[in-house]
Amino acid sequence: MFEIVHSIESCTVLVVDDAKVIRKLVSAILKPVCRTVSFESAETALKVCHKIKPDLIIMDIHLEGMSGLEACQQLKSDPELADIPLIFITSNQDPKTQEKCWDAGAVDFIEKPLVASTLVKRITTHLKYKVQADILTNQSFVDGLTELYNRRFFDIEIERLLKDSLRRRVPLALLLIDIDFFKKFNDSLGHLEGDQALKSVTRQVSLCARRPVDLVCRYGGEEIAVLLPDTSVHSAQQFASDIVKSIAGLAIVHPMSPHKHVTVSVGLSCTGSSKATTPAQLIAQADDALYHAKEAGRNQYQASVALVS
Ligand SMILES: Nc1nc2c(ncn2[C@@H]2O[C@H](COP(=O)(O)OP(=O)(O)OP(=O)(O)O)[C@@H](O)[C@H]2O)c(=O)[nH]1
Repeated sequence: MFEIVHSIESCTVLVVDDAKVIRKLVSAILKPVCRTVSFESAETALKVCHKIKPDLIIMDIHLEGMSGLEACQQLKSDPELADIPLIFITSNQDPKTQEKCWDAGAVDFIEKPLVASTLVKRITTHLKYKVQADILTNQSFVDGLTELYNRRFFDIEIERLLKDSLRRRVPLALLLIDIDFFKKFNDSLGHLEGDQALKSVTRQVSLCARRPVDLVCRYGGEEIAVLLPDTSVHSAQQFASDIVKSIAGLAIVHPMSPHKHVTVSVGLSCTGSSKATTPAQLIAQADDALYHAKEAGRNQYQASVALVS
């Protein structure tokens, strides 16, 4: 999942230069603009990038060890870091070197000797673009009604989390949650009341998904998907049971339900014992389990038969 910042002042700029004096100078000039973190080598900078996810990188082309160009190429080939804009610091006016910088994926150059006002204006401009792009990206992945991540985001994340789960040999659990008799709810109380119920249910599911790595998405109309990385079948079952109970506990009146209030059915699948190795398989297993939960009377969860057999 990604985090976004909404102002330039809260952006973090990574400064990579083997000359301490340049690192200090850039950090001092940018102090009124944003946060800076500086490193001597590209190797260290790339390592920390995964952790601190900077909003912009300023890097010298010529560095001891891994060159700036090489570091830029590595950054751009890493899907998690590729969107971070990188600006080279260079005293080299040679068109061929500049061409190499563009080819490596840089968004701009800053020439040495550094001119403070130019540095400030360039960095402010690039950070403004970055903040705006992040906001737009975030909006395109968020569902307007529930404010959950949408199906598009789910499709990307399940692919990424599944690969990670298989690579690290740790389980990934998927829950598909569906509101019971929701058509009847809308028909009896109206669509606006239905929207409010959907919002309350999604809020409750989000409250149950307490770990920062847990991902709650609006999967379809009144269906919610929850991805639980590093979660065993046993823990996922506990989680599913908690969801069922806590939604019933909201006690949202549903005149047309045999339970008399809003309930959910949950289908659960998990990598590992189920042998699911693709998103389609994991989803199909959860969907199948959800069907069984509906068939068995709703207001309950069922685990995929691929898990229990
Ligand atoms: N209010 C509201 N209703 C929605 C929304 N998205 C989907 N729905 C409704 O959810 C209902 C889903 O109906 P069905 O798929 O028949 O399922 P159900 O009535 O919940 O029955 P079961 O799933 O079998 O318990 C439809 O009437 C949709 O219009 C939404 O954003 N707001």
